[in-house]
Amino acid sequence: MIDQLIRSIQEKNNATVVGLDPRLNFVPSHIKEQAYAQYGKTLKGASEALLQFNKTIIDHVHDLVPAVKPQVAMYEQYGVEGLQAYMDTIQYAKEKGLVIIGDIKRSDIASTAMAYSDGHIGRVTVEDECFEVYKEDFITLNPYLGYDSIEPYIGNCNTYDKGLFILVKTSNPNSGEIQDLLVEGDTIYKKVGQLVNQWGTEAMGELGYSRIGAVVGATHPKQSKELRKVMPKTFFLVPGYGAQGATAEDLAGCFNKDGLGAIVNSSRGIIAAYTKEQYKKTFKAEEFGSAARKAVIAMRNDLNRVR
Ligand SMILES: O=C(O)c1cc(=O)[nH]c(=O)n1[C@@H]1O[C@H](COP(=O)(O)O)[C@@H](O)[C@H]1O
Repeated sequence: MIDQLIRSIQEKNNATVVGLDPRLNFVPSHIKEQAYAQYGKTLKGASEALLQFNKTIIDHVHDLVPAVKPQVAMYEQYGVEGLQAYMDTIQYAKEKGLVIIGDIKRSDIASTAMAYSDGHIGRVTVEDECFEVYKEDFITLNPYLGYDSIEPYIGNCNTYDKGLFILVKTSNPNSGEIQDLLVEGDTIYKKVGQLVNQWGTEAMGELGYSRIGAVVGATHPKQSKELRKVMPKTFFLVPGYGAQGATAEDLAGCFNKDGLGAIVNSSRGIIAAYTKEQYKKTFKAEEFGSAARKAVIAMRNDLNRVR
């Protein structure tokens, strides 16, 4: 899947990932009203509104971007109906040819990790029947528990050509509290980067990058430049552009000389573009899909200046 992601980035000349982090407060009222008329102001009604919102966004951006990143918390909070909307979003995006990065940020001991791995990127069996359940292409993981908590995913990555993005240096303001601590002369994020680089050698794709990628926040340009050197064959998932304040210049160091090596996520900056000052005058709430498309084109051009 890393190879498919790379080919799609090249074909579309775009390293943008649209983050599908829908929230009811920016789902336009015509979509919510329709969902509530069908299912009431219920968990099902909310989940239906998120799904319809996502479908419109996907319709407007699928020819421009290589991948989408649904963040499971936005769906999971509405219970089983929300998870169904998460799965239906994945199915719909896949039918449109998009690579799916399931932002699930899991982390647990090996025996439990195996269940997450089988459910999300592998297969589950019920007696002699075999099922592919969530169908993401990549998932995000937290490495805090060490290699034995990551190993259960690597087998499925290689068997089913899936991929991982493992948190290395996160974009949030307090990320340094733990990740920047010095241990034996190096920062923790650098040590984690070295480990991810090492784990990645077990799962190389054909185009020179590993199926095991890293999350590196765009809000830390100095650190991402350093990590690029530590992890030359690791693809970076880079959040923080747009709503969290990072600019294209901040993430220039995430790319390799081949213009590859990173995909950059923006969630609110794209899917809620119609609420932003710069787009408000041009697009009505009903035209939120067109506003998202315009925001994707602007982001693509912005990234292409620096990669
Ligand atoms: O793993 C992630 O995607 C992630 C890691 C990180 O360090 N920072 C971060 O913001 N994210 C995710 O990236 C998205 C950022 O959303 P926006 O700030 O709206 O673009 C959210 O889904 C976050 O959960």
